[in-house]
Parts: sequence; C-alpha cells; structure tokens
Amino acid sequence: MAQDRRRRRPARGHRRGGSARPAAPGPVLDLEVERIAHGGVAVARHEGRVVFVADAIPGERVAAQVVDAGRERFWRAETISVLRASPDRREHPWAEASVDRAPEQRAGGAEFGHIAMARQRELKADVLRDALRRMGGVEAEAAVEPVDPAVAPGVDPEAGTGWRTRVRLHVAPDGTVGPYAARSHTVVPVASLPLAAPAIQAIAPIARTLEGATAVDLVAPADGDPQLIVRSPGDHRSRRDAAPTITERVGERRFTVDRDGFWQVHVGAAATLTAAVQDLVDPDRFDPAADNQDLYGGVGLLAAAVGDRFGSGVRITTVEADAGATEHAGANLADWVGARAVTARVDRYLDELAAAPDAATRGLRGATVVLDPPRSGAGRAVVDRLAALRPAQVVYVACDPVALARDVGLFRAHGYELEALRAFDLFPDTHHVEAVARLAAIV
Ligand SMILES: C[S@@+](CC[C@H](N)C(=O)[O-])C[C@H]1O[C@@H](n2cnc3c(N)ncnc32)[C@H](O)[C@@H]1O
Repeated sequence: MAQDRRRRRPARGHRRGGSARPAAPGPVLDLEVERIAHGGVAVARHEGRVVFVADAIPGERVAAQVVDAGRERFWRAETISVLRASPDRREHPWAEASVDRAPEQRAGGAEFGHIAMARQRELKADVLRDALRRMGGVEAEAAVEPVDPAVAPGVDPEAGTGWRTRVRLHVAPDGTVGPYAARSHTVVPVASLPLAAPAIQAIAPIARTLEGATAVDLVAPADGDPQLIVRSPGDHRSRRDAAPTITERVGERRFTVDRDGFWQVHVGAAATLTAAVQDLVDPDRFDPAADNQDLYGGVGLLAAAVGDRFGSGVRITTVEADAGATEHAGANLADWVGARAVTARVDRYLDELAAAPDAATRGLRGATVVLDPPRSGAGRAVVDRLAALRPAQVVYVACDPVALARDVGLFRAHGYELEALRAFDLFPDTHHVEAVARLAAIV
C-alpha cells in the first residue's frame, strides 16, 4: 500500500556534471522484497507494478522512496528504513554507505555491504543461475567462491574489506574529494575507504580539498609504492611520452602494466583467475601446437596461465586493442617462444583469421581460446565469427553474468555446450561477480 511517509529531501551533496538522479520522485512505499535482480537491486511489487529497490535484502519489508514515478512499467526506489530486517542484515563496514544515511548521501560502490558475506555470495549465485537459465537456456549450478586468503594476504574474505587495488575518487567543484553517491554524480565526503587496500587507504586524499581537479586515481601495485594520480581538465600526455608503468605479480611471475592500464582489481584476482583458467581448460582437448588464443588479453595474464599450465612449448596468441598493453604482453610472455602478442580489435582479428588461405582446413580447429571481454561481453559479432572457426574449447572469463548468459546462448546455437562453470567473489560488498565457464564444441 502506498504511504506518503516522507517527501524526498533535496540532495545536499557536491555535484559535478549531470546527475543520474531522476526528477520525478514518487511516494514512499511499504514493500515486501522478493528477490535480487541483475545490477544489485532487489525486486518488489506494488499494485502489480515491479519496483526495483536499492539497499534491500530478499525477505525483508522496507520503506522505500520511489525516485522515478514517471515510468509506466516499473519504478525505482531507495530503502529509507528497514521495517522487518533479514537475519542476514549486518552493520555496513563503510559508515558512509550505510542505509542509515539519506540515499543521496550514501557512498556508492558498496551496495551489498549491508548483507552478511555468505548471503552476498548466495545472491550472486542466484543471479548467475537465473541469467543462464533465462538467456543461456541452461541449468547450471555454481557456488560463488570466496578468494582464497593464500593469494590475498591480509584480506579477510569474510569482512569484504581491504581488497581494492584500484580506486577512483571524484572531485567536486569546491575541491571536495570522495566517491560518487550511489546512482548519482554527487561527490560524497568520506572519512575512510574500507574496501580499498591498506596502501591506498594510507595515501587517499579524502581529508584534503583539490580545487581545479576532476578526479583522483589510486593504484596499489603488487611491487612498489602506491600511486596517486590527480586528474585535471587539461590533462593530456604527448604521444612521445612513455606511459608510466608498474609491476604486478602472480606468484613469482611478474607482469609490467601501464599505470593507467587494465589489471584485475581485487588483490587476489589475477592469481584466482590464473588458477581458474588452468583448472577449466580441459587437458584432453588441449593441443599445445594448435593456434591457441587469449582474446581480450590485456598484458598477457591468461596466456601466461595457459603457458604455465601446459609448458614452454605452448603456442598462443594474445590479442588486445590497446597497443601499450600488447607491447607489455610481448615482453611479459617472453618465456614462451610460441607466444605472440597482437594489437587488434577481436572482431577484425577473427575476420583476418577467417580470410587466411588455410582457414577452411586449419583455422582454429583443435585450438583452445580464452575469452575475457569487457563488461559488455563478446556479443554476437565476436561469438559468430569465433564459433565459425570451430575452436575445440572456449574458456570464457566474465564479469557480467547477463552478458555471459547471452553469449552462452549464442555459442549453444553454434553447437557448443556449457561444460563447466565456476564463480568467484572478486568484488566483495558489491553486486559484481566473476564467472569462468568452459564451452566445448559438441557438434
Ligand atoms: C576484462 S579485460 C581482460 C584483460 C586480461 N585478460 C586480464 O585479465 O588482465 C578486457 C580487455 O579487453 C580489451 N578490449 C576491449 N575491447 C576490445 C576489443 N574490441 N578488442 C580487443 N581488446 C579489447 C581491454 O583493453 C582490456 O584490456
């Protein structure tokens, strides 16, 4: 039943740029929360209409402020008080992200922090299973595994804190430094950054004002000092300037990475994905002499995982759009004479493979492909091209369950089946989850 408990207060934050907060606030509703949806919001119903409600746990009853009553089919709402708490509700480890604060003052990026860790992982598994059923057409079970403390020293997987090695803070026009509030571009001042690695917590300029800056990037590499980069409107690097680099590590293996380049965010993520890819490549289908591929390869992390698993004779090509990353991949993979790094967009690279003179007889037949696309997934353009080249198996590393599920559906239409699936809690206290799947050519 609709109850006009309280009208929305105007935001008191420090704004930069346009706000994602819609301009049509509605009533405060009393909602029974049903389940979690992709994106971390929960699903409830009000008079037949779906309401997506933030900061609520399935099984709870909450009072929630509707923030976009203008929509016909569904509304969005934010929890303003918990009327019947789930036994899994806990005190948020980040006070500034707590449901006790007004929604417009809640720090973003920790939207699951109010949920006990074990339940966070169950909810992520629910979303993954549901996406695979609806979009991939498969029933698949995968528990979301916490990061093994052995590869993330000092990080307690049951606390969900201290894991982020990359943090972007924003700077408001008055110089206030902080994260954006959830679902907005309002900079929220904070006294701490508990999800960040301790090295980042130690240098984050959250108590300072930085007038004229737009953002601050903080990076804690495995080796060397943490980095603080202040971004300003006129920033640009000459093409002739060498990009600053850092060193990351998985076990004893070192990787050179551009300081601004891509590297997995959780302190234990690179080691976790290395082990997962090594586990999910089916050795019976692996041919070291085939034209194996690491697509969306970054600086070669997962090509190295395959190389370390199958030995120095492995042939593998890592393909990446960012030329700086490919250059590092070439050096990072120097231990394998059969490894090479190519700068290309994956779809165009696959077109070139398909056009090669021996494509029909050889192509990727018998090859193993590691596929680790950005959040939007590989998509039809890449899946159709790749499947036409008939690799024996594809190990798909995915940070978005819905994009993975869509692409699993596309692969299945080409005669591939989902054979194995694991999932990892590489983003504790957020709704994000990483999955690694093996698709094998069946027909
Ligand atoms: C999720 S990251 C994975 C990188 C690497 N596998 C790792 O784990 O470190 C995705 C990578 O794909 C690259 N990328 C994005 N779109 C691409 C495209 N269309 N073709 C090739 N690479 C692309 C990005 O630059 C990024 O390095």
